[in-house]
Amino acid sequence: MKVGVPKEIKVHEYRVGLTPGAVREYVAAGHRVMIETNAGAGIGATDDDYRIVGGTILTSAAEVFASSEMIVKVKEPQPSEWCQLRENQILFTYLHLAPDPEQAKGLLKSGCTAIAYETVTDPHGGLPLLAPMSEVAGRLAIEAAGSALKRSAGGRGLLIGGVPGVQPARIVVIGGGVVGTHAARMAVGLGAEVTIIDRSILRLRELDELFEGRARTRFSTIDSVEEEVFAADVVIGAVLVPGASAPKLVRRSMLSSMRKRAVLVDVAIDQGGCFETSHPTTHADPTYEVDGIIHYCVANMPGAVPLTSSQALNNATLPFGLALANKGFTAVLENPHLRAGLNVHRGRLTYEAAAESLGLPFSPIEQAAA
Ligand SMILES: NC(=O)C1=CN([C@@H]2O[C@H](COP(=O)(O)OP(=O)(O)OC[C@H]3O[C@@H](n4cnc5c(N)ncnc54)[C@H](O)[C@@H]3O)[C@@H](O)[C@H]2O)C=CC1
Ligand SMILES: CC(=O)C(=O)O
Ligand SMILES: [Mg+2]
Repeated sequence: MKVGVPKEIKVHEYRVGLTPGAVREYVAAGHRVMIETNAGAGIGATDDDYRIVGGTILTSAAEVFASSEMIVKVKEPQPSEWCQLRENQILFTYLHLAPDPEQAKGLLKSGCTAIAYETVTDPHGGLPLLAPMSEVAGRLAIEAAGSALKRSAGGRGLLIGGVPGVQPARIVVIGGGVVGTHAARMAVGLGAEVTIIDRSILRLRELDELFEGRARTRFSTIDSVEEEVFAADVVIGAVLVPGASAPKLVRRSMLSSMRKRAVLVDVAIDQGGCFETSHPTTHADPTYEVDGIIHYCVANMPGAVPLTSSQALNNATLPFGLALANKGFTAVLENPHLRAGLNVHRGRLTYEAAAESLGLPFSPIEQAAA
């Protein structure tokens, strides 16, 4: 198959869809890989690094889109990208369609087949192509909170771990999945007082064992969220209902009862965010203030550490990408985990939770593929 890798164009997005190592695997499997010039610059991979492993360098994104049967990216396609997609072309990337009606319309109009990394599943009920970036974002969330807490950045002027004789920051993590666990690990490591809230008792049991008392766990209710948020210096938003818009767990009315200049880090912003007052920000201008509370809502956090992130992402996407390159759409029909990733096919929305969030009709795969 002809596989294309355009350079990412989202603001401060430095990751790349295929690393040179991954291109080598595609080429070894008999595929032709076309990479836009400088696509790997953010991770220090030159055009020659791609040529050496058998890739072909093209001088524009337009050429890559025009000549490829499958496009492999990182971030959701931007308007100038979705209008270059076409029927019978596979798009393999993050989509986060639920809160993004414009992109949904663009993809539906293109007629392409779009497989969203974030809804591909594994046999254990996990999301294997979201997990590596959630690990990165969870860890970065505490760094982001530490920066935003500084008085010079508008925050409370608090050091996360405190010092001997002085209280550390109180950090509440809402959603104890991959992002939440990695955020909690960093926060505990720095010496913060950490509470994790989740609505899954099973998950809370696992977290209780994992942290052996170094983080508290609480079942998610309106009461527990309010109590913890009001007493927090930092709240990390890390909930997910796969494919759907995030539930709004912290309302604007709650902000006035919080500690002045506390920090909200809404990692779930790519699914619309779990704080009512969240809106997406960029690495160029990551924070803003509402009612005296600092908000950090960067929708592509892992893009800030592209070396770590591109490697981790490619490790996870490689077997699925190769299956798609080897078999085309048949791979989606044969593999239930890739099937779960199918969000758009030939002008139809094939992921129910996304369709529901968008208020658009849902078509089961069998119908869309008929
Ligand atoms: N901003 C960014 O750059 C990035 C954002 N993300 C996003 O972070 C979010 C979390 O991802 P993961 O941790 O991988 O998901 P996950 O599925 O591993 O964990 C989500 C957790 O939220 C819990 N949850 C759901 N509803 C809840 C509620 N009402 N109250 C409390 N807990 C609730 C679930 O039980 C689950 O444990 C997703 O929206 C993901 O797309 C991930 C990576 C990068
Ligand atoms: C998961 C995601 O949206 C990201 O890594 O940017
Ligand atoms: Mg994102």
